[in-house]
Amino acid sequence: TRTSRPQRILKAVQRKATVGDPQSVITAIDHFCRHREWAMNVGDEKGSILDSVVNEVSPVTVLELGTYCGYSTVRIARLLPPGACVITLEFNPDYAAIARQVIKWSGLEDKVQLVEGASGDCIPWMKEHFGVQAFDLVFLDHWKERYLPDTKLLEECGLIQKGTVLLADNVICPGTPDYLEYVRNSPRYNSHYYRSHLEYTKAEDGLEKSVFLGY
Ligand SMILES: Cc1cc(-c2n[nH]c(CCNC(=O)c3cc(-c4ccc(F)cc4)cc(O)c3O)n2)ccn1
Ligand SMILES: [Mg+2]
Repeated sequence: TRTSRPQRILKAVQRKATVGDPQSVITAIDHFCRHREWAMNVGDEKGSILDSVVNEVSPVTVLELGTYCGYSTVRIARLLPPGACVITLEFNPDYAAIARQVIKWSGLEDKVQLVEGASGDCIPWMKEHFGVQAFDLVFLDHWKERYLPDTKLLEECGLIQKGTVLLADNVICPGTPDYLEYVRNSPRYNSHYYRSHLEYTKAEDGLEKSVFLGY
């Protein structure tokens, strides 16, 4: 096929969504992925749980690991008050290029910093580059085998503090067993599993919310 799936997702947004209207961007992507082609956005069902956690935390600084086409970036950014922002890391430059355009179409570019690179390389530079003290909310949605090492890296870099909330996608499918074991057994985290389904399917999946209790 000439175009990539992310390019076809962007086209669906440009055809169906209204510039400056984040909800119409979300609706356009969900419709395309439910009725045309599956894609690895967090989706509408888990997205509603993400929304409720963002509203509960009302974060000032958010880190998202794994941007893909920017669907969850838009979901998060649309709920942030003025002055709050989400830093989102994307490894794949083609995904990043599409995500920038999706975020721009939604009109939320002022609340988003998209960084291209691997989580393990970028996290140690967060404080220096972005003047971040610590994150209020981290949405883990990147390579599943990186959830645990990157959580430990965030702890070591002092980017997680008492009260920081980690919200992890895909803890069942594709699954992040070592991460789950860590946050559920560590005395320094309070964890809760939100049972749901893999985006646009009937397969089980869910989000794990873990609150850091401090050292
Ligand atoms: C190292 C690093 C990495 C990144 C990074 N950027 N973008 C990503 C995407 C990662 N996401 C997924 O792989 C993913 C997969 C599925 C899935 C696939 C196939 C199935 F059959 C069932 C489920 C479902 C999902 O919901 C997912 O999120 N990683 C960014 C920075 N640094
Ligand atoms: Mg995911």
